[in-house]
Amino acid sequence: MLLAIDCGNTNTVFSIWNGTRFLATWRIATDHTRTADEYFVWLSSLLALTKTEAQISEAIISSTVPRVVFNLRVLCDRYFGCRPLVVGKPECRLPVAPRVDQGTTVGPDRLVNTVAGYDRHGGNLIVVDFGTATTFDVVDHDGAYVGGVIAPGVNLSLEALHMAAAALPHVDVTKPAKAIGTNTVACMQSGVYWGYIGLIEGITREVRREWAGPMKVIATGGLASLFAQGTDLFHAIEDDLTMHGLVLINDYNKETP
Ligand SMILES: Nc1ncnc2c1ncn2[C@@H]1O[C@H](COP(=O)(O)OP(=O)(O)OP(=O)(O)O)[C@@H](O)[C@H]1O
Ligand SMILES: CC(C)(CO)[C@@H](O)C(=O)NCCC(=O)O
Ligand SMILES: [K+]
Repeated sequence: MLLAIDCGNTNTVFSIWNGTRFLATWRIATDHTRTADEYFVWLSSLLALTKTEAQISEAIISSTVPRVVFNLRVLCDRYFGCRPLVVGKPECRLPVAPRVDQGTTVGPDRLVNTVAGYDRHGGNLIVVDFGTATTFDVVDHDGAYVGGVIAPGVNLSLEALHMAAAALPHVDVTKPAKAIGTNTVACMQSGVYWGYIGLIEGITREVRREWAGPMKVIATGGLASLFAQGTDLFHAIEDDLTMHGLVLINDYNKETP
């Protein structure tokens, strides 16, 4: 079985793939000080609590935080007896190489989303991922990542507003009942929600303007379904997109010598 690890700047997600389906998916806050032993205690207690029978024999990691990779490697080596594939490292091959400026490193999560999006929807695609940052990945007709957009994440924008303005509280992202807020919280929620809808629609409009031919737009990440309620832009919402891409990249590396 495969242990797939998607490490973002805020959260790290672990999924177990049995070759047919995901047996379990668990989330932990990303913390570079966490040791291999700590990960294992956490994982093994969840396995026991949910009575999940997992024989992990291989692993793949996508990490946007370079520092955490060392301890995740130790986890795989010490407890599962395997050497993980790490997306973005030379030994981890991708079906199609990205076409970007020389010397640029593309976030591994964006490479993984590109592979998964292309597999499910083909090329001429924009993948929107609502994580710590909101990213737009442009996938060419042949499945290559050819660039995109990085915008501040929704929660980050709200946090910045709260931190910078003494009278503004911390609020959760939600779709407000009305655009005109009649209290502080409602005003902030409207600003972030409708501001973000404008951002998503504006960015995709400009990307499409630059592209020859039509493009599909799909979305993933924790807030995708919430924002899908405010726009009809998205062709599909896929919560498991990054995990699906990790499985595909792992298979590709096994099958292609
Ligand atoms: N209504 C909501 N309000 C605020 N946050 C929400 C809401 N619904 C979901 N989320 C957030 O979505 C997150 C899950 O999204 P996702 O895993 O895509 O991104 P992330 O973990 O925040 O970022 P990264 O992958 O960059 O670490 C959860 O951590 C949660 O905070
Ligand atoms: C943009 C984030 C933080 C989104 O997770 C990540 O993909 C990243 O660190 N990227 C590196 C820069 C780039 O992708 O161009
Ligand atoms: K993510």
